[in-house]
Amino acid sequence: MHAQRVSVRLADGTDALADVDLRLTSATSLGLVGRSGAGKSTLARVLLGLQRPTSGEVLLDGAALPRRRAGLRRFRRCLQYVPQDPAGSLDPRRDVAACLTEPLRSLAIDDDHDSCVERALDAVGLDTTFARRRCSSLSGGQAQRVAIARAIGTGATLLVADEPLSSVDVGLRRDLAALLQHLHVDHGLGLLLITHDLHAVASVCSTAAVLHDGRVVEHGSTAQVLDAPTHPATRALVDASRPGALG
Ligand SMILES: Nc1ncnc2c1ncn2[C@@H]1O[C@H](COP(=O)(O)OP(=O)(O)OP(=O)(O)O)[C@@H](O)[C@H]1O
Repeated sequence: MHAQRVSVRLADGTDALADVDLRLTSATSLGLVGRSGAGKSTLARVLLGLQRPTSGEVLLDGAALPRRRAGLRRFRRCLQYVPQDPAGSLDPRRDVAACLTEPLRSLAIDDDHDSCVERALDAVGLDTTFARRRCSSLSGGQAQRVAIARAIGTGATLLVADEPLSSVDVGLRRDLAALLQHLHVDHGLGLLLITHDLHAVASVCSTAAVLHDGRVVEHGSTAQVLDAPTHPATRALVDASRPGALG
């Protein structure tokens, strides 16, 4: 997928995104960081086809994202989203299999749905007995895993995760970071991890990009970006993430 020179102009004339150019493949594990209001969620919405850029395009295998909802199906099969509160995105009244099957149905995926559910649960480290568990009976960590399984059950090759670790405690955050890394390394899932948390980027992502006032101001290997920042916005983020720093 290629976000090709994407800009989003706001009503007040400022740019939420300005000329952002990013390529994402199944080999990508990119941490996208930036202070609040930098444009991270706007970029996620544009990549997901939920918001049209003012200029520039999102391309999948060289073809522009279709404007019609139905045309977005093929694209959605490749690219899935994990929201900020993954567990909260599950319907507590339904069982896990029903939650995992819903996107398979809406995306008209022909594969055997039971097998897709089994594979997805296995990939996130849950055994098949979870399929019959009610979502309301899951622990926080299990629900987060199910929500990730729901996203990858479609056979997606790319995952956009917007602050997926911010609503959980430190122990769980470490587990989920390890899971995301495992999905990238062992299952070949491309990852765009949008976060304020530089520690999560350092532990999960091989590359990092810094968004500042809608522009990508730094982009390179995680070590290069976080250990030797060249842009003041990156330095400010790195300083703020040091132990003892406020915020
Ligand atoms: N629906 C909207 N209408 C108008 N302006 C918006 C809207 N959503 C976002 N913005 C503006 O776009 C800019 C980028 O916001 P965005 O939410 O993408 O930043 P962010 O980096 O995700 O911030 P945060 O980390 O706080 O979620 C900000 O100036 C914000 O005020």
